[in-house]
Amino acid sequence: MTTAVSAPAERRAPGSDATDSGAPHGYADELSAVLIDGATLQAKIAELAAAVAADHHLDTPPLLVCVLKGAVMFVTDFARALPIPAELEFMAVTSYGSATSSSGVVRILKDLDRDITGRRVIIVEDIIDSGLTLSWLLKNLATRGPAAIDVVALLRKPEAVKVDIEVDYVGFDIPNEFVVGYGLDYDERYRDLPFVGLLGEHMYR
Ligand SMILES: O=P(O)(O)OC[C@H]1O[C@H](OP(=O)(O)OP(=O)(O)O)[C@H](O)[C@@H]1O
Ligand SMILES: Nc1nc2[nH]cnc2c(=O)[nH]1
Repeated sequence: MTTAVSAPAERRAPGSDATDSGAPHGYADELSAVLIDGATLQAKIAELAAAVAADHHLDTPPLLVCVLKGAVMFVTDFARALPIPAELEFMAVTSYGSATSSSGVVRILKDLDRDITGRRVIIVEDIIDSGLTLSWLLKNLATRGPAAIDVVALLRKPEAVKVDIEVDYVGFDIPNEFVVGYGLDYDERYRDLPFVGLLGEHMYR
């Protein structure tokens, strides 16, 4: 089943509303806008979790494969919102040569700690941009003999729609702009923001 995908609501100036400041972040001067505030993220995650649970009536819990580092915030909130038991695994891959552009080559930085033969796997991704990482990951995990692989992604950009990959559950379709926060970084910063935002032009090096 595919859940309804939302476009983000109108963007706001950072710090202009209590819902994006769930934690003091001190980055306000560095951001140009809040794209998706914390409350909207959490509401969507609850919706995604309910949709996934409705499709997974299993004796064996599904295995959530979190794609580090970006998906770490998402997987922890998603797993806690999921009304069925699930197990967690972590994999780290990278395709980003510079801070904002893909090198086109995907590398495993940390592999899964266990065999996934016969398991129902759910890949948990923070963002699908070029689609390169996910398409590589789907092929890689498929060679390991899982019973099924589903994908849940919080954010998706327009380029990804053109790539021939099936994404079962998507949170938000967002514009083709570089976003930070809620796990997503620029040069390892901003992952700790409780919302998804845009960086001010003056911050790019
Ligand atoms: O669709 P794509 O263009 O392939 O981009 C998506 C990937 O890029 C980001 O990871 P990144 O390689 O930046 O590593 P990180 O999660 O550790 O920041 C993100 O977490 C996705 O995994
Ligand atoms: N931080 C961040 N990482 C990405 N990886 C692929 N697209 C993006 C993006 O828009 N922001």
